[in-house]
Amino acid sequence: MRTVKWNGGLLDRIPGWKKVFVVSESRFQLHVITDGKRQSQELYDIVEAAVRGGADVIQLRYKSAPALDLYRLAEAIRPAIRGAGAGLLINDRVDVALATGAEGVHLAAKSLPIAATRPLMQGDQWIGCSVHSVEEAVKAEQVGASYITYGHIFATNSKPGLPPRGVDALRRVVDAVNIPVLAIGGITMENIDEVLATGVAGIAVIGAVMADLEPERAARELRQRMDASHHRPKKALPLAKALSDQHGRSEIVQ
Ligand SMILES: Cc1ncc(COP(=O)(O)OP(=O)(O)O)c(N)n1
Ligand SMILES: Cc1ncsc1CCOP(=O)(O)O
Ligand SMILES: [Mg+2]
Repeated sequence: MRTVKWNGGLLDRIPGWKKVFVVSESRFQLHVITDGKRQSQELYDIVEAAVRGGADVIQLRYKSAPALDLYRLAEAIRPAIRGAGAGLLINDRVDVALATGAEGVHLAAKSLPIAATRPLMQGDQWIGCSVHSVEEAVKAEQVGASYITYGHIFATNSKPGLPPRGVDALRRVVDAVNIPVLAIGGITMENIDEVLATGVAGIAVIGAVMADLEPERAARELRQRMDASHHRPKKALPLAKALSDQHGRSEIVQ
């Protein structure tokens, strides 16, 4: 299904019509990962700006943070994310994802395996994981990943000295699986178009939004470029809003 730009008009009067657009499955996902450097107020401000600009998902990633710190940060940013109809993912910590009613978890290389995580999650909660080859991608699909991330596509400060994998390798991963594939690593306004042309479900970024002095504008530019692209995902991710509307996963359990 292709997303159609909504301009209002007569159809506005038909109840439920707009929802058809909200749950459109052809939108590219803008997935913003936190940079692990911010305390709660600063993080809240950036996250609020990012979702206002059009980020679909915020992934809370604080490597080696104690569960309580991660829980409190999630609790602090959740209202901004919910308010914008976006989704929250927790990096690595399945327990924190469950306790916060997040839309899911992104499993890192040293996290619990997907097969051990799946029975713990509600059926529609996302379990994402990073892959580094076609073989790993196929394996992740077989064991039940909701989506996978492949990278790093371009050179990035996050992976100094490591050669980027490039868009041709990304395309081979997209072609090999039937689950959504996000691209990550060094993605900016300068190179996003060639990434979208591969059939990815979207992009995951840290620096392009978190390191920008105007995160709302940065997210909006990426969002607009994705919406305007004539390419579409081979397999898209649903909007987080559709999941939380359905299951009321709106409140953090205290
Ligand atoms: C969406 C997304 N893609 C990739 C990653 C990878 O980051 P990391 O947490 O370091 O996981 P591993 O590289 O150790 O597998 C991510 N967090 N989010
Ligand atoms: C966590 C991670 N995994 C592969 S690349 C990367 C960093 C992405 O950051 P940026 O978008 O700033 O290149
Ligand atoms: Mg990593």
